[in-house]
Amino acid sequence: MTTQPRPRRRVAIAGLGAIGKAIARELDRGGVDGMALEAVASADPAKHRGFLQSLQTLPRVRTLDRLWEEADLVIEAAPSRLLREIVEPFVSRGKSAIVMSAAALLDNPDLIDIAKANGGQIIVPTGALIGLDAVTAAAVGTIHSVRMITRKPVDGFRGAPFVIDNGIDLDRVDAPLKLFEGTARQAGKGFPANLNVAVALSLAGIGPDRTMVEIWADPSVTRNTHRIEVDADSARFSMTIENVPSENPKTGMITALSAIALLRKMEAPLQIGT
Ligand SMILES: NC(=O)C1=CN([C@@H]2O[C@H](COP(=O)(O)OP(=O)(O)OC[C@H]3O[C@@H](n4cnc5c(N)ncnc54)[C@H](O)[C@@H]3O)[C@@H](O)[C@H]2O)C=CC1
Ligand SMILES: O=C([O-])CC(=O)C(=O)O
Repeated sequence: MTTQPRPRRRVAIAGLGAIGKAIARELDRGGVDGMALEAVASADPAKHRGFLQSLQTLPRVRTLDRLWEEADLVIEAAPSRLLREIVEPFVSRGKSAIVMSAAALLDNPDLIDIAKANGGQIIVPTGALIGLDAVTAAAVGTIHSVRMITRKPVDGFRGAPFVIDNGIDLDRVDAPLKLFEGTARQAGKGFPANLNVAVALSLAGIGPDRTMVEIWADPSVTRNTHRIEVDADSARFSMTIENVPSENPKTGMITALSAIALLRKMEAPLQIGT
């Protein structure tokens, strides 16, 4: 019997931060069968020269608007304000985009329409969260409520718009402090670099206006901790994940691993999980 290798999928990465570099390393070492890293975009290519030269195969360095020329699939791993610039050129040409800055999708909902009209695809990995398989399954039936409680070390919230707008002095937080309670949509706006997980959860389940979120700055935790509580007609479940922060204290280490696992699944002859 002869085996039929599928054409290799060409991958681009937009943003070489905590997530982008981890995925680049894995693709470069051949960790995803059937995919190759062709191109990257970085805010400061000179800063990343050492990193890029440490790879076995040097990818092309392109600006965000030229990445689509080099790849079939882009991994968006950049600041959320760049979502549109990264995703639109791909999905408008029938290509795919893996989106890490999920919260920014709420400000750019028409990207989904553009993908639909052109045969493109936007894929949001489970990322730093847990249980999106069960939530999407429960959503086939009726979900009554979804709640998420996030606790992070205080430093994880530095620079968050909600913290700045409300004049919260994080240096004075010496006991667990509830920073916020509201919907996933509000959480995504107030904490765009912290609560992508809440928006991903809401998109998997009952939407950003019915998914409720609590956010705590907690000096007693060292891990980014997310608990979800779901009540549906098919099941009731709660799950907690305690993430080791990556080189970016706002971002759990497992986030990049989730994207790598997704890439492997896209190419796998056996796929496990919803
Ligand atoms: N979905 C999820 O579960 C999670 C999502 N995230 C989100 O994923 C995104 C990436 O996260 P990290 O890697 O931790 O962030 P990071 O801050 O470590 O990396 C972002 C990178 O983008 C680069 N960048 C800035 N402007 C650029 C431009 N014009 N062109 C190319 N690159 C540019 C920055 O220089 C930086 O290296 C963020 O939006 C973050 O909030 C983070 C954690 C979990
Ligand atoms: O890594 C985490 O704990 C979650 C995170 O930053 C996000 O959802 O943006």
